[in-house]
Amino acid sequence: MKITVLSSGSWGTALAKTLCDNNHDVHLWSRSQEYSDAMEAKRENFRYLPGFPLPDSLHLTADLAKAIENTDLIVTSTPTQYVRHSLEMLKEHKTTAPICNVSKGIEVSSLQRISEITSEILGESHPFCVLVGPSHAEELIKNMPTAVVVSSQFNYLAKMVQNVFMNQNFRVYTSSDLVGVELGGALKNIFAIAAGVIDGLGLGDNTKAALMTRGNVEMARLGRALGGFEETFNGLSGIGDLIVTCTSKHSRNRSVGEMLGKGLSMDDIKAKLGHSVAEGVATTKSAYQLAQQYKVEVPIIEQCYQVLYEDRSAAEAINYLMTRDAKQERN
Ligand SMILES: NC(=O)C1=CN([C@@H]2O[C@H](COP(=O)(O)OP(=O)(O)OC[C@H]3O[C@@H](n4cnc5c(N)ncnc54)[C@H](O)[C@@H]3O)[C@@H](O)[C@H]2O)C=CC1
Ligand SMILES: O=C(CO)COP(=O)(O)O
Repeated sequence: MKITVLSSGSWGTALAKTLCDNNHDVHLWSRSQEYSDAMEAKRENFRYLPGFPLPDSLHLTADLAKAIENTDLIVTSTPTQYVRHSLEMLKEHKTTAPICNVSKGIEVSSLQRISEITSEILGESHPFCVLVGPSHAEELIKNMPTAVVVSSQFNYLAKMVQNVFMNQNFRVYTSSDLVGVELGGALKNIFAIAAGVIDGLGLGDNTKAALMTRGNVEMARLGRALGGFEETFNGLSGIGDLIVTCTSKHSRNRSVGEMLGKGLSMDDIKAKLGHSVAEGVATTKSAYQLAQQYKVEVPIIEQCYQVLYEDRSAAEAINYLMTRDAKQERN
């Protein structure tokens, strides 16, 4: 199959390599001709995934028309806040190829999930699926065994994408809960930032386990209110991705939190991140607003919002969470 991957960030690159391993004809598109040429010269994505040679068969391009001409599948890995722009470009090119989104987030300006943005731009009948789960690019590129989940309203597409990506190192499950799968991948980034704050403050394993467990309750509660199934949050895109992101040295979201915990300002943190994306910062704002709109109790998300956007100190936020009224664990 011809497969086009939009955006040569670290995740698009790692997935493109997996697709090359599976003998597909893979085209990795960059928005910058200059960067695409520089990668071609080195055969390495030296900015986003340094140290790994790109497969010989991988085509690098900044020409969108060529990249998507007669393609069978478009994988979108554009950061969430820019994905609308990518989809608009695809609409201009009148693309009919199915979209497989692998980005994780909720758009701040519309509070929409990426499936909703895609329906709005390309139409409800445009084939769309989401592929997410606990998966760091730095590990997949080294063939470390990884499991993810694909979900779609189009059953044939979920099965096709499962088949296209699966190999001995990359196991793909299907799920019928598109809303839950998308939200699991998006919401876990908020708690990954909080987990990093715990690391930055020098707090311990007890604190992080409490955060992850109660964070999972909040994801499921908000996810259910928005139309997802509670069980999905105990799967790969919920608890699975929460575990990997809250505990990994690779996670950008966790490291944003760690820097916050150590006292750096958001401006300094953004400068350190450079071109890399930590989706949880924007998704915290979207999730906070959705929770208010749907009247869902999400105290950890609220505190993350206040720390990120209202200058509340992390210590105050933790103290507030620990001294709330006594509760029953499940209600
Ligand atoms: N890196 C990883 O291990 C994983 C990342 N993801 C998700 O994949 C998505 C992409 O993340 P990464 O590949 O990690 O990104 P990255 O941090 O490696 O690279 C940033 C990407 O964003 C693009 N970008 C920056 N500003 C832009 C703009 N104004 N317009 C369009 N594109 C812009 C850059 O060109 C680059 O391709 C995110 O939603 C992330 O949550 C999902 C699973 C794993
Ligand atoms: O989603 C990811 C792992 O599943 C990547 O997490 P970060 O964006 O925090 O690096």
